Amino acid sequence: TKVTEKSISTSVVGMLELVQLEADLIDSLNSYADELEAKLKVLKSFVPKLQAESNEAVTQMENYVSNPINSFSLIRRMHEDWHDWKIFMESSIGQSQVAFLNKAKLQFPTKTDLNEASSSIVRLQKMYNLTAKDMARGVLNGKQYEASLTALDTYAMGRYLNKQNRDMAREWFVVTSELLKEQTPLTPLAGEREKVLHLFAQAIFDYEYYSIALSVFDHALLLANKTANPTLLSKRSKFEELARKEAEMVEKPKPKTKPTNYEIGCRGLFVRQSNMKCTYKSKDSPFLRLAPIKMEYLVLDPLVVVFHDVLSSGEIDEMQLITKPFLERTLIQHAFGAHIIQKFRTSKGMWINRNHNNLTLRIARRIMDMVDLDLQGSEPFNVMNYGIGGHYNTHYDYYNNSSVTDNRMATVLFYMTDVEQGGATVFPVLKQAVSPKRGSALFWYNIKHNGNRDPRTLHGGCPVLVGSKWTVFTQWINERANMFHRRCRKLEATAA
Ligand SMILES: O=C(O)CCC(=O)C(=O)O
Ligand SMILES: [Fe+2]
Repeated sequence: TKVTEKSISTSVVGMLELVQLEADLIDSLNSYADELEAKLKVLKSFVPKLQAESNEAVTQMENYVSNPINSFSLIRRMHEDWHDWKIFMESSIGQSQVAFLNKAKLQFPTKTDLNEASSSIVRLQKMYNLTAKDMARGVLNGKQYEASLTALDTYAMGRYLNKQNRDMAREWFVVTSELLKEQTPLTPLAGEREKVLHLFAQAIFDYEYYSIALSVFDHALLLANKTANPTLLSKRSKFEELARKEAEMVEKPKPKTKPTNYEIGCRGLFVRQSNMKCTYKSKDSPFLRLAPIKMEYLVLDPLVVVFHDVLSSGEIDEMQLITKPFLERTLIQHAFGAHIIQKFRTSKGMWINRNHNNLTLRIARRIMDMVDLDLQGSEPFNVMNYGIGGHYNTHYDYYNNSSVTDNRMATVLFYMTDVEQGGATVFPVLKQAVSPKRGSALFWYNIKHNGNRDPRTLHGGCPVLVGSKWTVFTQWINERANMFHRRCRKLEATAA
C-alpha cells in the first residue's frame, strides 16, 4: 500500500524542508516589498513636481491658458501622460512573488498535518505532564529552550482540543488570552490591535469559554482607552453574565488519574535495579575477538540486554544517508494484511534488505555475533525516524495470530541517535526503560523457551519530547531458523 499523505510532522527530515521553504517565502515577501517601495518612490518623487506645475495653473487660470506654450503643454499632458499614469497605477506588483507563493502552496502542510502536529503536542502534554503555559514559554520538563508559541499557535491548540477535551482546551485558551495582552499576532489580515482582540474575544466566546472571552474583551476596551460606546458596553454585559453563569457551573477539576507503568517509564521514573550485570562478549567470532562487545543485562527472565557501542559513528552516518530518501510514513499491519496510518504509531520508516550493501551485510553479521541467532527467514531491517511527539505505543513484537508459523522470537533495536528528552523504549511489565544512545542496541526474546509468546515483553517507544529519534532500526528475528536456540540459548548460558 502506497501512502500519498506527506505526514510532515512525523519526521524531522520532512520538517527541514519546511524550514527552508519558509525562509524562501520570507525572501520573496521581502522582494515584494522592494517592488512596492520602488513604485512608491516613483510616485513620491513625481507627484510634488506635478503638483507644483498644477498649483501655478490653478492660482492664475486664465493667465495660464492664454499662453500658447502652457496650453499646448496642458493639452499634450492630458492627452498622453495620464494614460501612462493609468498604466502605471494599474500595473500589478510582485507577480513573480505571487506566482512563487502559488507554487509553494503545493508543499504547505495540510489540515491533516496540522491535526497530527496538534495531536503530538497533546500526546506530549499528557505523557510528560506538561502545562500549556510552560510549553508556550518553551519550558519542557523544567528545561528552558529557545522556543516559544505565539497567541495564534496556542489558539490553534485550543481550537483543536475544543471538541475532545474542554479542560485542556480551556488551558490553551487561557494562555492565548495572556499572550494576546503581550503581543500582536503577526498576520497581515489582523489589522489594528484593538480589532484583533475583539475578533479573538468573539471567537473564544463562540467556543463558550466566557470568562476567557471577557478578559480578552476587557483588554481591548482598556487599549481603546475611550469611553466605550453603548454597543460595546451591552456586548460586554452579555459576556459578563455568561461568564458568571459559567463560573457557577464549572466543576471541580477531576483528580488526576494515577500514571500507568508506561507513563512512569517514559518519564524516567522507574527505580533502577541494582542487580544489573555487565560483561564483555569476546570469543567465538573474528569480529568479537577484535572488538569485544560490552553487554549489560537488564533482565534475565525474559532476557533483555543492552549492547553498548556496537555501531560506529561512520556506520550510522552511512546508514542514515542511504535510508533518508526512502523514509515513508510507517503503517501498522492489520488483520487481512491491510495497512493503515495510525496515531498509535507515528514515525517515518522504510525496509532495507540485509544484503543491500557491504554495510548492511556487516551489520547483519554483527547481529549474529552479538546474539548467536540466525537471521535467515527474518524480515529485512526496519529503519525509522520519529518526528515531533513521534512514538510507538505499547505493543508486542510477536504475532498473536495462531496461524503464524514463523514468529518474531527476538528483537534487536539499534539506536542511531541520542535523544535529548523522551523517546525511551519502555517495558511497562518489566519496569525497564532504555534511553536511546547513538550506537547502542537493545535485544530481547519475545518467545519463551517453551515456544509460548511472552506477554511480559510488552513495550513501546515513548514520544520524543526534544530531539530526533533518528532511525532506530529494528531487526525482528524469526524463530524457524533458530529452533535449536529456543531450547538452548547460548546467550542465557553466558548470563547464568
Ligand atoms: O522505537 C522504539 O523504541 C521501539 C520500536 C519498536 O518497538 C519496534 O520497532 O518494534
Ligand atoms: Fe516493538
